[in-house]
Amino acid sequence: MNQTIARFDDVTMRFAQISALQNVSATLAPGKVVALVGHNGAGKTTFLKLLLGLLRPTSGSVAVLGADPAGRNASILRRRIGFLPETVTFHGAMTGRELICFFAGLKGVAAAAAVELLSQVNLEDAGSRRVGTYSKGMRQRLGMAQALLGDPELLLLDEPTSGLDPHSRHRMYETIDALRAQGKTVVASTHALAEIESHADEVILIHGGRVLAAGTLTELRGAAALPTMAKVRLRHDAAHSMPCIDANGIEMSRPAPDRLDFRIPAGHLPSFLDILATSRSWIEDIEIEPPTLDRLYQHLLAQAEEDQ
Ligand SMILES: Nc1ncnc2c1ncn2[C@@H]1O[C@H](COP(=O)(O)OP(=O)(O)OP(=O)(O)O)[C@@H](O)[C@H]1O
Repeated sequence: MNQTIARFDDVTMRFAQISALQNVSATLAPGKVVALVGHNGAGKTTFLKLLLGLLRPTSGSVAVLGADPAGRNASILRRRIGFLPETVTFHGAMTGRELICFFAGLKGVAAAAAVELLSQVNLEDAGSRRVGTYSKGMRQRLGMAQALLGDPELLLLDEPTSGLDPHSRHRMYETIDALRAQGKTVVASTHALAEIESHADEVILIHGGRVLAAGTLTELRGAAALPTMAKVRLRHDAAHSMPCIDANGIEMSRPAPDRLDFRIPAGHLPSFLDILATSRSWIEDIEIEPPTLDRLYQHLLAQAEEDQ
């Protein structure tokens, strides 16, 4: 089985004076959800456009499903790729059903299969309504149905949850999880780090057109060795009895009489929990926060700036 669905080999993409991507090498494994993260203008959309073959690299090469996405057989290859653009714009006078059937025709997909996709994104009841009357969430779901036409192996989603309400975002993540369960590869560019964290298998962090870090969250966390934070709320009657914990480099602060905050170095969480267990009669509640993707992101960016 092919262990790489797409690869970038030393890719640079220049627009006049601007280097949108510089010497980017990356591989995308099949069946994974990959989060593409980075500041505004970091190069995420350019990365997706290169995978789609909408751009040709200035230097280096891009291969998708073993072929050049901007090469001679690009139109055949593109049927195996689904794309949800950042801004979904449809002709407002057409109904959802008319639009999905129109896109199905372009992709060589039967109309019946296209209409079936409307049900998959919960738009079956709105299929006969004009798209001009759709909410942002409904338009995004129609965009997702369009991306899913032809059952593509690779889904490229450009900020799929941007501007959606919490319920619509939740549904988008359910769709992403379902795609992963079907063995699809999903690349989603996003700024919603806290949300994507529990849905992504891998992360590619792009900064100033360069890949700053890439790997699974476990690998990235391991390499960064960030501390775990813990907030302990003390029982009212025990607020002054809790002993100091200063073992193993664990740092403690007391932001309120009934609150203790701890900064636990990587690898010391088990011993911290052992220590807490001896004081548990004083404890009302504990909140443990492992290094989140957001903290990892801030850490890697700060490190990159220091290195400059
Ligand atoms: N067609 C283009 N012509 C000129 N410059 C471009 C073009 N496309 C992108 N750029 C520039 O390349 C850089 C990377 O842009 P890109 O859209 O890939 O970033 P992004 O990470 O997707 O940003 P955002 O999160 O804001 O969508 C930016 O400086 C952008 O202005």
